[in-house]
Amino acid sequence: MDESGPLLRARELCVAFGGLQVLNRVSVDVPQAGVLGVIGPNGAGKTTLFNTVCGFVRPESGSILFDGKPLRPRPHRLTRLGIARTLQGLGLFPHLSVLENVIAGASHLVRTGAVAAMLASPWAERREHRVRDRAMEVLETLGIAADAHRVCASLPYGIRKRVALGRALISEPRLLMLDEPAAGLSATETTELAGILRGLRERTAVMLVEHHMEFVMNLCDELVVLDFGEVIAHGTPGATRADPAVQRAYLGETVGVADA
Ligand SMILES: Nc1ncnc2c1ncn2[C@@H]1O[C@H](COP(=O)(O)OP(=O)(O)OP(=O)(O)O)[C@@H](O)[C@H]1O
Repeated sequence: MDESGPLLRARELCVAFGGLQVLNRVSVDVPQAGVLGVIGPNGAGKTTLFNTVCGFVRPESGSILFDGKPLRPRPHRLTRLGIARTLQGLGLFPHLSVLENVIAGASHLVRTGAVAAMLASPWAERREHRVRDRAMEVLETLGIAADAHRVCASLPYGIRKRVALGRALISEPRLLMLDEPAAGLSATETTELAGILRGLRERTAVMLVEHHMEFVMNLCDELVVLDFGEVIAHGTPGATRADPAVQRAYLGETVGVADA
């Protein structure tokens, strides 16, 4: 474990779709702890950066180091590496309960071999109990333990969004990546989410892409601002908000007050 440098280091990432250069030599460091926000106007390349780190998009050039080692991300292998993510589409199993959905995020821990399953090995059973207990702890942290046995499809969007977060958290990731975590939430839910994420930041690094400026400004320790696929600013929320290049990118919008 390399704790001297950033947890994730992306260098000079270039991504093009057809003739369109969507990321142009983008470099980002995610510190070992704290919340890094990636912001920028529509079409700036935020989701593409997120998808490149998660392995959904392959860069033409550039490199990513995670914990000091080269990361060639494949989405289904991320959890094992210590990276968990939530996407804009929640991707929950609508007919399973909240608890079952969260446990699904720990499938790499509960995978039981066919023989062990047939013999109902005590070892496998103990492991499944541990995962279940851990899932309940996660639901407590998220304030939705009372909904553990409710079917996801019957729940309001704000709760389902927390379930998706719980499914990411159960793997106890070192890096939690969130794509628009506040989208679609009420003002109260957004404030509560910021509180939950603040509570995580001592032990988990968070990288989030978000449009909701007030949420980002209040929560993030650092911001990276993208515009037309390039990093135009990087620093504390206060410094980036005051940066003339950021003001120009958001021309016509008030950075730090209204939603972008
Ligand atoms: N799969 C794709 N094929 C072609 N073009 C794409 C693809 N994905 C994104 N783009 C284009 O890349 C550019 C950056 O898109 P991206 O979604 O990364 O921006 P964004 O900053 O996340 O925008 P938004 O805030 O609107 O979600 C946009 O011009 C978009 O139309």
